[in-house]
Amino acid sequence: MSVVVFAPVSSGNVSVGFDVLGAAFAPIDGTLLGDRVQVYAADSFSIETVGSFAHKLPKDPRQNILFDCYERFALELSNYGKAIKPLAMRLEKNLPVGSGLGSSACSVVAALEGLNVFHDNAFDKQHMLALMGELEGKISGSVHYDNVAPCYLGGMQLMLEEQGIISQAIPHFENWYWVLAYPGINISTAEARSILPAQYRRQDTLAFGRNLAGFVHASYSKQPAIAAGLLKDVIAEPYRAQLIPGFANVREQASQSGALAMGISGSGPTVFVVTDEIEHAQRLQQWLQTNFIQNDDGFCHICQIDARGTRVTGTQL
Ligand SMILES: Nc1ncnc2c1ncn2[C@@H]1O[C@H](COP(=O)(O)OP(=O)(O)O)[C@@H](O)[C@H]1O
Ligand SMILES: N[C@@H](CCOP(=O)(O)O)C(=O)O
Repeated sequence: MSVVVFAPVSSGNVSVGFDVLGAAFAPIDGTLLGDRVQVYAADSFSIETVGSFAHKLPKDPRQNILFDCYERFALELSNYGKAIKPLAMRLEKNLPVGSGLGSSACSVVAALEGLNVFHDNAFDKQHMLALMGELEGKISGSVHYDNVAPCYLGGMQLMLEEQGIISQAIPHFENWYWVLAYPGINISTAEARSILPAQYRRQDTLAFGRNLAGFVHASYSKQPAIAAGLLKDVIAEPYRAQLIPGFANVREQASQSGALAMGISGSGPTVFVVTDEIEHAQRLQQWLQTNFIQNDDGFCHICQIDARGTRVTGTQL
């Protein structure tokens, strides 16, 4: 038996919802941007890594987050009186590490969903999401679901963490294009979290509440201009923008060209620019490729929200 699971790229925060809002994305050209994990029957456990960013992962397979996923899933099965089957795992690492694109979350989600499918869906989605958050927290320093939830469930996800519900989807604007540009350098999520203040001024917390509530309201009431206007980050961007070379230039270009919004994807260095015109998205993509991307590792995709989330794509990588 063998199963391959694909998990899509995701953006935490979406400017307005630090740690509580996130979205999954799919490039409009059909590129499958995300990690794939194969779980297959084998006499002894092993982890193999392939893919364009496999060389950026720790050399020791036990340092790969897949190993923690395997151990944690085995423990969870045993907590419910079940045993893990003999298996091995193969990771196709397509997302750069430390990119702000939910790279570690993507591997966690693909691995745990692969293990769950391999065990005939032993656990339901909320149970799996809790495990995914725990594993992501292990790597980034604290539990936050804004990558694992959209990556797993798809769409624009709002974290609720209330009455056993971790996250639910909110409506998104189907005609928005999100131009995602990864410059090719890395920023550690744990470090980008450590530079944030422990406390915020009252005016910032009021702005945060108003922006997030207003964005969610405008998404439900189908007011795209108001929603876009409220996509502002008073929590992380003021501190993290300085870590991203060229961030101010992208902001200037986005504003001058009439983009709806612009911000940091996750903890950066990836940035996103939003527009509702495909020609504008294409011009932004060209500009970002020329002016923001720093090396051959970088890339820029015109994306829309991926409503499907993580899915089984076959049996062989
Ligand atoms: N499968 C994996 N995918 C991504 N990162 C991994 C994986 N396994 C281990 N790691 C390690 O986890 C850390 C992830 O860093 P982080 O800044 O959280 O990345 P990201 O923000 O892209 O998720 C890195 O130190 C990386 O070497
Ligand atoms: N809410 C988190 C999101 C981190 O996303 P990543 O893709 O950079 O891991 C944060 O902003 O710290």
